Amino acid sequence: MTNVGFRINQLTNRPSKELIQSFAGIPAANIGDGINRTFCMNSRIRPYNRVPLLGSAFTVKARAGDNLLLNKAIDMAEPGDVIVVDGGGELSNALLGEMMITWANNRNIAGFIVDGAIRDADDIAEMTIPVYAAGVSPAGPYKDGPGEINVPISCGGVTIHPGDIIVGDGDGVVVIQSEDAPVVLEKAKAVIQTEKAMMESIQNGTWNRSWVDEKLKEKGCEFVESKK
Ligand SMILES: O=C([O-])CC(=O)C(=O)O
Ligand SMILES: [Mg+2]
Repeated sequence: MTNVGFRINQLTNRPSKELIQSFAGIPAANIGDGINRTFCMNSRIRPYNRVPLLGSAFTVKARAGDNLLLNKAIDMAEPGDVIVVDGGGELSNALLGEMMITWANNRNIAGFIVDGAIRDADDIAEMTIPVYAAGVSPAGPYKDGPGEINVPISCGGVTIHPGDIIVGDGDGVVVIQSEDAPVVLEKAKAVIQTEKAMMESIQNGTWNRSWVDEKLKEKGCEFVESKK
């Protein structure tokens, strides 16, 4: 009988390296604007170093405070995988630290996102592998399970499917389902062009601000006369 809640799946649907790499250098905010502000992890998930994150999701559903399945994931994941952990947002016990991350870095894993706590934050700040998490704690994890690997999970308020494309930078993390990736890329590039033109007009003083008053009027805002 299947052991629901304590199962390990292989990851079989990684997007192509070319598709993943097409997002290199594209700011997360521009992708977020290109996808109508959806599929952006909430701001509880923040970077613990300044290394940009790009890869495809290898998911872990951990029992809160327990990293047995995450330990299995760092042995199973392949170069370019981003290990995304649903720790239920629980911050009492760190699920990940310097030793596990160093092991994963040596295996060319692309990075970590933990909806839970990490520890060894001062060391992680100096590392060259990106690490995002919801918090830190000096308290270590339990290592008993249960949990699952490569199932749909929740992380930072977004549903993550194994194989989703993950992009992170100083603003946070956005998630792209691989079937949407070509159109999302096109839209993010269009946002970059629009912002470039906008920045030029800001710098040369021609930025058209008329939309602000138009919108205020449309929404019924009252402009109060100043009293003498
Ligand atoms: O003890 C643990 O499981 C996590 C940790 O701090 C490390 O990997 O350095
Ligand atoms: Mg440690």
